[in-house]
Amino acid sequence: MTPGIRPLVAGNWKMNGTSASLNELRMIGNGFMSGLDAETEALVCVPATLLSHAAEILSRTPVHAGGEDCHTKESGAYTGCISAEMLKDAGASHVIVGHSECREQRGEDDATVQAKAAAAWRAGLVAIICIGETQQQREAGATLEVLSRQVAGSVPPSATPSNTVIAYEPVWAIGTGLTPTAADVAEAHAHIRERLSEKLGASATKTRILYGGSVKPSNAVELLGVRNVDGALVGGASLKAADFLGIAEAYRSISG
Ligand SMILES: O=C[C@H](O)COP(=O)(O)O
Repeated sequence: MTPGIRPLVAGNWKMNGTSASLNELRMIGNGFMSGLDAETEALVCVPATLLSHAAEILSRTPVHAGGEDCHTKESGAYTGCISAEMLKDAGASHVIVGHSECREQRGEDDATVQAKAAAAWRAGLVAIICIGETQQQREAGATLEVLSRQVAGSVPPSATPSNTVIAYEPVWAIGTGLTPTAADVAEAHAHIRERLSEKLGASATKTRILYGGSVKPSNAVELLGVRNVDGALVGGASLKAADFLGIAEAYRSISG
C-alpha cells in the first residue's frame, strides 16, 4: 500500500466469458454494494462482446467496467480491432494496454503501448499500462533493467495519477500459480516508483502501481500488503465472484 492512495482491484477476464458468465459479474457488483468499496476501488475488464452488458449490470454498483485492449486509432480500416472510443461508447471507464499476452502474441512494442495509452486518454479512459519481465530476463538478472526500459518506453510523459495506472506483472507469474517473494515485489515496485518519479515528477507518488500474476484470496494479504503495491490486476481469480471478492477483502485486514 501507499499512504494516501486508494487501492484498485481490477479483474481481467481475458478471452473468457459468455453471457452466461454475467451472473458472476452481478455477484461481484453486489459484493461491493455491501461496503467493500470503502476500502478499494474495483474494476472488471471483460471481452468486448460483454462490455455493454457488463457496464449496464455494474452501473448500479460501485464497480467499473473496462476493456482489455484498444487500437491506437479512433476508427478506420482495421478489421477485427476495437478503438478506445468504441470501448468508451460501450460503457468502459478503463482499458488495459501492453498486457504481456498482447506484447508477446501480437509483437507489441513499447512505442505501440505508449500510443495505446494516449488513445485511451483521447477517448476519456484510464489506461492501465502493463509491464513486467519474462522468466528468462529474471534469470539473467535483468528484471530492473527491463522495468526501467518499459517505463521509459510505454508510459507517456504526460501521464497523471487520474489517467494512468501501472500494472507490474512478472510474465512468469501469470496463470502459473507462481509468485515472486514479497521482497522481490517490494524491490520491483520501489524501482518502478523511482523511474516514474524521474519521468513524471511529484505526481508519481500518487500513481497506482498494481501487482498482477497468480493473485488469489490465499496470497492477497501478503502480496497486496507490500509497500508501493496499490492494488491488483487479477486474471483467473476474477472469473469467480467469491475469489475476486476474497482478494478485495484482503484490504480490510491490511488496513484494519
Ligand atoms: O491481467 C491479469 C494477469 O495476467 C494475471 O493473470 P492471473 O491472475 O491469471 O495470473
